[in-house]
Amino acid sequence: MSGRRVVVFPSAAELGPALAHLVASRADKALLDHGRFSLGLSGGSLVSMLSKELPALPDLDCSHWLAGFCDERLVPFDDGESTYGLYKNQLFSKINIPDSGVLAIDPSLSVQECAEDYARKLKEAFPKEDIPVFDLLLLGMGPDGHTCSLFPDHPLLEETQKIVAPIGDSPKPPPQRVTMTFPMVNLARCVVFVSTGGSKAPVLKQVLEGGEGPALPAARVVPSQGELFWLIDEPAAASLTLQVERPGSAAKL
Ligand SMILES: O=C(O)[C@H](O)[C@@H](O)[C@H](O)[C@H](O)COP(=O)(O)O
Repeated sequence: MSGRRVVVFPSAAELGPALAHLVASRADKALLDHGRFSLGLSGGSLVSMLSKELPALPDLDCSHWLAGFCDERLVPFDDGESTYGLYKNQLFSKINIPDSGVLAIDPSLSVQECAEDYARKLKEAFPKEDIPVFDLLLLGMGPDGHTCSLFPDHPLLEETQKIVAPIGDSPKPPPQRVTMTFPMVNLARCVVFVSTGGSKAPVLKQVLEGGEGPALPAARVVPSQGELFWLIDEPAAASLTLQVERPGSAAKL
């Protein structure tokens, strides 16, 4: 890992534009390096933040983007719980990403088959790599410390073979999901967590500064070669004592 950066913004409203600039800068770099930008998306508040901020960037060209999902809920696309459905309506409709540039699950399959099918699609999209290396993964963290659909104390935390795994007993509904696993997440070139609001303060302290017991899932995201950012707001940072960056709203990360 090339060093974890914890960056604190006064509020989520000021964090959003900095996140969009970070996405655009990693996209520019990836397009120069290898002609494509691969982006892993997560649900939660990231959907509305990205849908507001990315289309507002001047000259954003997503024609060579590949968007996948760090995890996905096994529900039909027109169900309000579908992460793909939310991004399709709120973001993909506003940027010039081609349909072929979006790697979605097949929600008609069983959860096992769905994970296998999604893993196959990912491998096909990254034919030169044994394990797909995403340019950028955007992650959220639940108040229990989960990220992707990797929940505390769940056997999936120990998965070493599969790049995508099914989960049929998610403690957070809906219960059936598919998720990237740590072996894939930790190979990404850049991972960015976005976590805002005072309700995240206790778990952020535990994840970023350590605590009793086994490391929470979000703390186990440690890219082996890549960058790791935690973009948080002041309420979420309230309990932290570690050194953080406070770059202001015009931050270029
Ligand atoms: O699949 C889910 O149930 C959610 O997507 C969930 O994992 C979310 O990403 C986190 O709870 C962070 O949520 P916030 O971004 O709202 O903090």
